[in-house]
Amino acid sequence: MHNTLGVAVIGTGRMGADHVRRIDEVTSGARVAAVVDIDADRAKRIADRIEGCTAYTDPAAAMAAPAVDAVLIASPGPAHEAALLAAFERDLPVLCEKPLTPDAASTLRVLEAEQRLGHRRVQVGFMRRYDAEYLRLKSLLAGGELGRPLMVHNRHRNASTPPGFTNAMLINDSVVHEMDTTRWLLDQEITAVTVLRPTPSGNAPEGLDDPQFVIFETDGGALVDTEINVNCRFGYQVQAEVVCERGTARIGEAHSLLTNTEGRWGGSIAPDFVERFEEAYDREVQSWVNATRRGEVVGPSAWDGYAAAAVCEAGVRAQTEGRRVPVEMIERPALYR
Ligand SMILES: NC(=O)c1ccc[n+]([C@@H]2O[C@H](COP(=O)([O-])OP(=O)(O)OC[C@H]3O[C@@H](n4cnc5c(N)ncnc54)[C@H](O)[C@@H]3O)[C@@H](O)[C@H]2O)c1
Ligand SMILES: O[C@H]1[C@H](O)[C@@H](O)[C@H](O)[C@@H](O)[C@H]1O
Repeated sequence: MHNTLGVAVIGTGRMGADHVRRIDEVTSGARVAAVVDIDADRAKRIADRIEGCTAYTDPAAAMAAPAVDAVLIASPGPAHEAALLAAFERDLPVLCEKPLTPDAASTLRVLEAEQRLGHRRVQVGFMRRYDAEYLRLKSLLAGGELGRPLMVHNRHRNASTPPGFTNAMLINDSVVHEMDTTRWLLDQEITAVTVLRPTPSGNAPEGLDDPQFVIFETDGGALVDTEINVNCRFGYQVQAEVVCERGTARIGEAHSLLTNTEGRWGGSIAPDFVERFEEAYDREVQSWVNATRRGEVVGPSAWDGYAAAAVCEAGVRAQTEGRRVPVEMIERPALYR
């Protein structure tokens, strides 16, 4: 491993390009040694802006380069499994954007491959665990002052969806965040999922039932609801209220700027996740780089990726079959205990 960690960023779309900028300009102890995209021009345009960075179209070729010590996967979910298995072949540390893979069977294959290595290599990009507000909520709940959590009300709103966004992606790409925050905040597993749908909004693209209302039951007896509303038009909002025995705690309404003007009062709403979670992504990547340089793996594990995928599978079935679906999960393997 080089003194400055050489990172290969796979996928240079919206998220990958932002991570390239972050590693190049914000993160300490790392540099972008390679970028990979099936769109060769796109990869080259990005590589040309960074000294000592080489563009590739094949993830395995980039991973074989001597300059590469670690891999950040930001290609679309269906491409994650092949990139993860290629990284394991070279025993390289990986930060993989969520979802780890888009279905439980492929996530299980990744989990098995990591176990064959005999040590953890993967951190999953559940960046809300690095958001200052979520961290304060987590520490309040862990302190026990509010008593046992009974319910969580989540609101997850996006201004609009990219072309081709499907009902399954609403669960696998969007609600997967609430699956992870539920498991992490409550320290409980999700045992069943129900999905209810109002008449779709006029903003919903053809074929997408948007918004939807997703309910989780947990093994600790809590109920968790999520309004997933991804074409709300007005901006990007992620809010959570935890209702406990002795009080409630709510995050996601902080405004950086509050104005009083012409009979109106108000703040601003972030346009997208890149802005809303900028500091969380910065902390997530820095934490990954620091741990990797120490030879450690921290943060959400492949097991967390698998647990979320198992809940996603139940969620997609609940959505299509219109009924409550129990979550089926394997026993947690020793590597992740
Ligand atoms: N944590 C978050 O808040 C967050 C936000 C957005 C996206 N994401 C995740 O990041 C990943 C990328 O999402 P995005 O919005 O940037 O997508 P995107 O479509 O904007 O970009 C994907 C890029 O990957 C490239 N690509 C496709 N297949 C590839 C392959 N096999 N190898 C290399 N490159 C390939 C595409 O050409 C494209 O440039 C997804 O897993 C998504 O769920 C996470
Ligand atoms: O891939 C994105 C991303 O994960 C965002 O954080 C989420 O708000 C979107 O709904 C999802 O489509």
